[in-house]
Amino acid sequence: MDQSTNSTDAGERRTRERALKAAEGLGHLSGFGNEHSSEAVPGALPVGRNSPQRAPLGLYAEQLSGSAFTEPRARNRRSWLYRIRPSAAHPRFVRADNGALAAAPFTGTEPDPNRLRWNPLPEPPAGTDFLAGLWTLGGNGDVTQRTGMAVHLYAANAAMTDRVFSDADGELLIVPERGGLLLRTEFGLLRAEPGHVALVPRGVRFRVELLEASARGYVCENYGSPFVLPDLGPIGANGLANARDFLAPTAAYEDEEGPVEVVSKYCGNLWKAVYDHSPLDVVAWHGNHVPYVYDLRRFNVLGSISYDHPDPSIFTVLTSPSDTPGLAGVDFVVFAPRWLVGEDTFRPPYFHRNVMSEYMGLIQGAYDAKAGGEGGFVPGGGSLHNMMSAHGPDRETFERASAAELAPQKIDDGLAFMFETRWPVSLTEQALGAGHLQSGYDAVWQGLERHFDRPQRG
Ligand SMILES: O=C(O)Cc1cc(O)ccc1O
Ligand SMILES: [Fe+2]
Repeated sequence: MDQSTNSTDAGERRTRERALKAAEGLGHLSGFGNEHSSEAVPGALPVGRNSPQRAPLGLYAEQLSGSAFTEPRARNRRSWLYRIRPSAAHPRFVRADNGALAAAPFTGTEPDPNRLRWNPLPEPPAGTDFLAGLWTLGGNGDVTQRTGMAVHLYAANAAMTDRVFSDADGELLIVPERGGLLLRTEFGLLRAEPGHVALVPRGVRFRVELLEASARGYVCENYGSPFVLPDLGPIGANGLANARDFLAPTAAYEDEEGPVEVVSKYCGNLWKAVYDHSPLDVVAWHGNHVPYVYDLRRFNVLGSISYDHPDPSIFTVLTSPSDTPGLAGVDFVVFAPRWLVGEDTFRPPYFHRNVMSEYMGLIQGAYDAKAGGEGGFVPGGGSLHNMMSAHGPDRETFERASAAELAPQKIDDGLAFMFETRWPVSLTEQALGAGHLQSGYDAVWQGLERHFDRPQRG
């Protein structure tokens, strides 16, 4: 190891120690979609109006709109930020290298009806931060139409230092699988460990620091309408993800001069500008267009207590509704520890073909429809079962579950999730040509023997 690597390592360690300290005992504001407010300095929030002639403490007032001004109140999203410099005070943006990040429309490969499965992303080169470590698998829709979604993975081993990211194309649902993250956002700090999800709304600036030496996970970039909690219908007033478990940050700001690279994803490309100050300089804010974290272990898993395997929509954490009721641009679904008690029931996920397209990832342990282990469905890996592709339990799972004694059974060794989307997921060339794409995934359904007992006539 040469000297420069040594000093980079030391720098990384120091940044990590600072991040760990900052991540301790963070304050939070609880609730989903709430009108929150927070001030890092008492008196920084104006009282009774958003934009007084002179905002308190010499701050600039600025509105960040996540919905059209005129959208119905229930869907309207905006926050007011009180900051040291207005966001408008910046130099010209110039194009930056997109790296392994791609955007919709995804036209690089032919839509592929095959069932596909990937191993985890390979370890990135030293010094790769969250933004540089983003790798796009595919997606659908069109960023300029604000429809559809993208599936990204990330692998990082360095903190974002002196640079900040924001995404004009959509909100980012970050699903850590390995390594905790500290998100320093315009709204304050959030800690997201494996098993949590973090959401950064469209346009919000943030920096990702690592709480461990490396980090890995998944990102759903939602170009469409922002994620909301699903309606509960006959379930009642409680259950699934409870609103109060969603945690927004309390205000925290950086009052720092010096060059900061601000990278913005805009209509599919990265653009950058070097600011002479940190844009994470929001001293107080109020509103409902805010980042948040949610601990998936808080999910109130509901299911069948009689017979049959319910459709996985029962596990929906967040949904991005479309103009057609019940038809989501994308649903985020979690398969969390739960009891299976169905009588005379094939308990794992059934064989099926689905008009919706299913990308699945694994945060921890194993998934009850698929064998784990090397070459199987492993943490950090992913599978894609696109529109109408036939899938379900692998042979091993089918044989085991068809013969199992149906005593109550706890599934407690896994945390899997699904991004389920209304449009097929088209792949990037790097996803279809990846060395970590498993060959021969089809084989898991081979050897499903015929058991049909044709009745003899006469
Ligand atoms: O494993 C899958 O394919 C996801 C899934 C899970 C389930 O419980 C029912 C249907 C479904 O698509
Ligand atoms: Fe499925």
